[in-house]
This record gives sequence, C-alpha cells and structure tokens, in this order.
Amino acid sequence: MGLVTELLVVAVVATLVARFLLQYLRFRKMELAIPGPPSLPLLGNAVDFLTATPDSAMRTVLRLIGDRRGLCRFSIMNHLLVAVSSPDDIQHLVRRAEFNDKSHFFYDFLDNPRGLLQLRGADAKLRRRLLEPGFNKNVLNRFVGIFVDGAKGFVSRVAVDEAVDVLQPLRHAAARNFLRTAISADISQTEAEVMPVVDFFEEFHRSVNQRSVNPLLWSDGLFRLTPFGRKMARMRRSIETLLRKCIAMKRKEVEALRGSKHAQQRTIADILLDLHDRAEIPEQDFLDEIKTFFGANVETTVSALSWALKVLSILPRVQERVHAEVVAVLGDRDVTAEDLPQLKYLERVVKEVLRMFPPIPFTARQCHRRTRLCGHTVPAHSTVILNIHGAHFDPEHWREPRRFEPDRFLPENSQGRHHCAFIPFSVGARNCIGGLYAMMALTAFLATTVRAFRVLPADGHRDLQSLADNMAFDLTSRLVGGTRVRFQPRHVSGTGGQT
Ligand code: HEM
Repeated sequence: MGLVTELLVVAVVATLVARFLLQYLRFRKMELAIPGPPSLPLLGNAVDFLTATPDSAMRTVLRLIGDRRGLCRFSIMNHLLVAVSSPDDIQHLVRRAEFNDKSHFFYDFLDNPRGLLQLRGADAKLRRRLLEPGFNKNVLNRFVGIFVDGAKGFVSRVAVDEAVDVLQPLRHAAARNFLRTAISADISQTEAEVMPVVDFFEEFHRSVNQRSVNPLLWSDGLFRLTPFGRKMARMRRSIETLLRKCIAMKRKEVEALRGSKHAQQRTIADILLDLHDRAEIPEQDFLDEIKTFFGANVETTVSALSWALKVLSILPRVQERVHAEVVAVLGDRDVTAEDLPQLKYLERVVKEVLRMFPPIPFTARQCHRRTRLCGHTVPAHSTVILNIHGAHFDPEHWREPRRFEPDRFLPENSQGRHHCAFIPFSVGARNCIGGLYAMMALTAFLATTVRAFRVLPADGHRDLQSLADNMAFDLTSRLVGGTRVRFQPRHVSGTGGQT
C-alpha cells in the first residue's frame, strides 16, 4: 500500500470516528438532560441488564425508573428508552399522532410485521378499521357460550385437591376459545397438532424478552444463527402450515354456510378471508394477523386469569363474596351475556387484578424524529415506554395503591378519576382492540370456575406483596416460578362434571 493510500485510509477512519464521537456526544447530552439513573458513557445501563434473566428483567426496569413520575430515561448502549409514567404525561403522549407507531425495539422481535400489533402509520389505521366489526357488542355476545364451554372444559380437566400450575391448562383453554371465536372452525380434529404449537408460544415470548435486553441478539442475522433462532424459524414454518390447514377448514365452513343466517357472523377470520379473496391482502398478512391475534388474545388472557386465581386464593373473603354473587345471579345456570352486567362485584375484582397485576405492564412507541415531550428533548430513534404499571400505582391518583380494594371501582369512587390512571388495555389510537372481549371472557371464566371450586393457595406466596415482588414480564406479566393453586370442588351442579 502506498503512502498516499495509507494516508487516505487513516483520514477516512479518522473522519468516521470523529463523526461517530460527535453524534454520540450530541446524543449523550440529550440523554443526560432527561432525569434518570446513573449511566455509563457508551454502555448506558447495559451493565444493569448484563445479569438480567427473563425472571428479573422487569424488576431491573422498575428499579431504573424508580419512583420518578416525570419523564425518565435509561439506555442500553446507545439505545435510549424514555419512560412516561404519570397519567397526565401518558395522556399528552397518546394524543400526539406522531407517537402512534409501535417501537422497532422489542416489537420487531415479534416477527409478525404484517399483523396489527406491528403495523405502522396508515396501514395500522386501515387494518383496525377493517377488523373492528369483529369486536362489536352483538358479535361478542354470541361468544359468551364459547367462553363458558372453555371454562367448563377447564373445570372438568384440571386436577383437583393438589397443587396445579395453572399456566398450561389456562393456555389450552384460552387457545380453544381463540380458535373458536376468531376462526370458528371446528379444531377438534387438529387439537393434537395445535396444542404443542400453543405451548411453544411461552418459549417464544421469553426469547423476545431475552433479545431485547441482550444487544448481541438484536440483529436478526445473528439471532437466526443461534440454536433458539433456528428453532424459532422451524416453529414459524409449522405454525404457518397449521394455520393454512385451519384456514382451509374455515373456507369449507364459509362455503357450507353461504346464504344461511350464520353467514352473517363476522369473526376476524371471515373478515380476513374476504379481504384475501378480494385480493386486498396477501396470504402473509392473513397469517401474520392470525398469529398476532393469537398472541395478543391468549397470552394476555392467561396472564390475567392466573393473577386472578392467585389473588383469589390469597384473599378468601374476596373469593367468598364473588362466589356468593355468582350463586345469587346464576343459581345453577351457566353464565349468559345478559348475566355479565349483573356480576358487578366480580367485574370490580377483575379490574383491581388488572390494576395491580397488569398483563401488559409496559408498551412502547417509536420516536421517529427528535421531539419535545413533556418538557424534554427526546432524540430521534428513541423508544418511548408507556408505563402502565406506573400509572396504576400513581399515588396522586390512587389511595393506598398497594392495597387490593375492588370497591375503588364503584361508580361513586371512580368519579373524576383521570382517564389514563387505569389503562390495562392501553389508551388512545393503539389501545387494545379486544378490551371488551377480554372483560367478557375473564368474567365468564371466573364465574364458572369460582362456582365449581374453592381456589386455595398451594405455595409460599401468602400475600400480595410476595406476588408483586415476584412479578416478571416476558410479553405479558407472570409470577416467577409458575402460578400454583389448589382447586377444591364445591360440589354444585351445572359446572361441567362437579356434581
Ligand atoms: C386481559 C386481556 C388483555 C389485555 C390486558 C390486553 C392489553 C393490551 C394492551 C395494553 C395493548 C396495547 C399494546 C401496545 O401498545 O403495543 C393491546 C393491544 C392489542 N390487543 Fe389486547 N389485551 C387483552 C386481550 C386481548 C384480546 C382478547 C384480544 C383479541 C381478541 C386482543 C388483541 C389486541 C390487539 C390485536 C392489539 C394491537 C392493537 C394495535 O396495535 O392497534 N387483546 N392489548
């Protein structure tokens, strides 16, 4: 290499390094101007996550944010995350359309780019508009019978009078509900194929969590080379093959029903099938959407129900009051859509569970360009975290937030509450499309289960503080080490086998 070439190489390298340093210093100045925990140059708070496991990552995030109600930042290398925690700031954030897109960080690891959760801009708006008819009250009322069947199936299958980790039985029950309500195809023939795939989702969610705190796994290329990345690719292929089968069954069902009154029913698969047949969406959109809804529906429901059962097991007085209400409203009958509004105490219990143990404690939005937010400058490409967990414990909006008190949701006690203080289904343009579906499914399940069983504790967690201290977050929140309770039959009729 001649001297001139050498000098040229040195000059190019020096320019690149200088440019990187200049950009980094500008970024660092903005980073440090936002309140947050101590952070190292270049590494940020990566060291805090170095030893984080899927079980401890959530506690690490909560520790970094601390009690700060205002904007708070932490960073992993040069990736800045800014948490918005107070209801006022959350309201300010969700009113701004430029924060409607989900962040690249975290969400891109979900690998369903054509599903609603990951769609951005006009695509997301249009997809929501097209899918919303699948969630109107009349459609959902028809699902209550399916929710009750699912709960009765759970009641008849779950082991009694011994410690049971409820996650897997709940996941199977929720998956059956999903397939019947979203696709409505008869899956009984494919059940043996479906359930192993359902079980894989838990592993997949842990991988998303692990990737987000480990910069070495951020690159898709590198991740695909890891044993888990290869397994994910294989599973993705089998999931899609299975879904194609379900869709073919669905197509046959639609053909058979054409012209009958049942043809009016609009599940999300009906809507997607129509769009596909009219060539408005390609097959990949259809598959990504069903996978998105599967994850969004099943995992959140499992999380909420597992917390609810655990809380009821720890608080027998609350459980007995729920049971008394269920018996008074239903007697021996199964729950119907008309009964749900009568189960008022149960609804408040569900809300209080969702407040204290939100299935999705954080969501994240993309900050596309440098922006002023709540009095601070947020650099371009940062991730803005909507801290649902923080809002639910905000002492300015909740008296004794660590106390389990369902009656705080009585109408007279809810008057004047900030509308961003209770946001388990998020808030604004990208809130949960399935919020009402979820509330109906949770209430129908718990009414059926609590009438059949007394739910008792089955491990060392004997108070709510112990649950709060052991809350972990993959894609949804869960109790570290599993959620174990004991079901003691109450010996009543009409509950699928407990007679
Ligand atoms: C207890 C149960 C549930 C909870 C706590 C919950 C919570 C949430 C939250 C917090 C979000 C916002 C996520 C984000 O900003 O990235 C969300 C979005 C979403 N949820 Fe739910 N959800 C539940 C049940 C359901 C059900 C049953 C369905 C479908 C039937 C569903 C479908 C979705 C979808 C598709 C989105 C994405 C919406 C968008 O990005 O525009 N969820 N959910």
